Amino acid sequence: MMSTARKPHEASSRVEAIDWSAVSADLDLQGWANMPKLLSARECDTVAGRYDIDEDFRSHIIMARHGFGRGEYKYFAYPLPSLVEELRTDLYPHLAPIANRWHETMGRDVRFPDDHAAFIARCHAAGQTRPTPLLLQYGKDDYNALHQDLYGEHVFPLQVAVLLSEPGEDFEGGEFVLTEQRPRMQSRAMVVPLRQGDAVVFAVNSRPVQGTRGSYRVKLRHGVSKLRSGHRHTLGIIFHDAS
Ligand SMILES: O=C(O)CCC(=O)C(=O)O
Ligand SMILES: [Fe+2]
Repeated sequence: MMSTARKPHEASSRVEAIDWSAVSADLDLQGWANMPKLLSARECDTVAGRYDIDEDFRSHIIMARHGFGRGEYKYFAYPLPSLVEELRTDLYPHLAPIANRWHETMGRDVRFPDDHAAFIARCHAAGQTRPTPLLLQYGKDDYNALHQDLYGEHVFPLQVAVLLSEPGEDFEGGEFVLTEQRPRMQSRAMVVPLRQGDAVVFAVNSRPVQGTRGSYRVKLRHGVSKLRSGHRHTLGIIFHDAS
């Protein structure tokens, strides 16, 4: 009998091919890691092209109306597009051990299950039932103010953003930035160099830093600097759902 199961996207095998020990080391060192070429240019164009298909989304946010910056984004509705669903499901088990290690170091009691379905069941049981993967769209002069994607009590401490447009070709400016607020010290900024199809995994809220006298917590925020020209799309993958 022929299987009716959908053929997995090639992105699934690319997730398995990622050097996860390097990702883990970069996350520990700087709070973010680049996963180059997670999506092909064609996949990027296909995902970005969904922005105008209203049925795919549960809500549409004009950032300027909320003081979030300038630009817009849409949260996907369930069921998620298969590529987005697959990325969220396949990335999670590689990130859960890092999340658990960070929680242990930071003295947090919460631990994360091995598979995403179990974590989502926990979110849903707590009333966090709305999907959080999103598509963002920026034009000239648009930017995303520094923020954290927290949507309720349950927070998975890592998230992923995939740049769907090519810098220097589709847009100028519009860099992905992170700031890190260290206790009793001034904040520092980091610019993440991304090309089309690259994915950055980064800390949602806080992360542990190894100091000379034990570890301490730092708080991260992320955003996007102002576009000087062109258009930029991003796919955001957040692992907790929203209340
Ligand atoms: O457009 C970006 O690169 C940032 C997207 C973002 O804020 C997110 O994915 O949570
Ligand atoms: Fe965000």
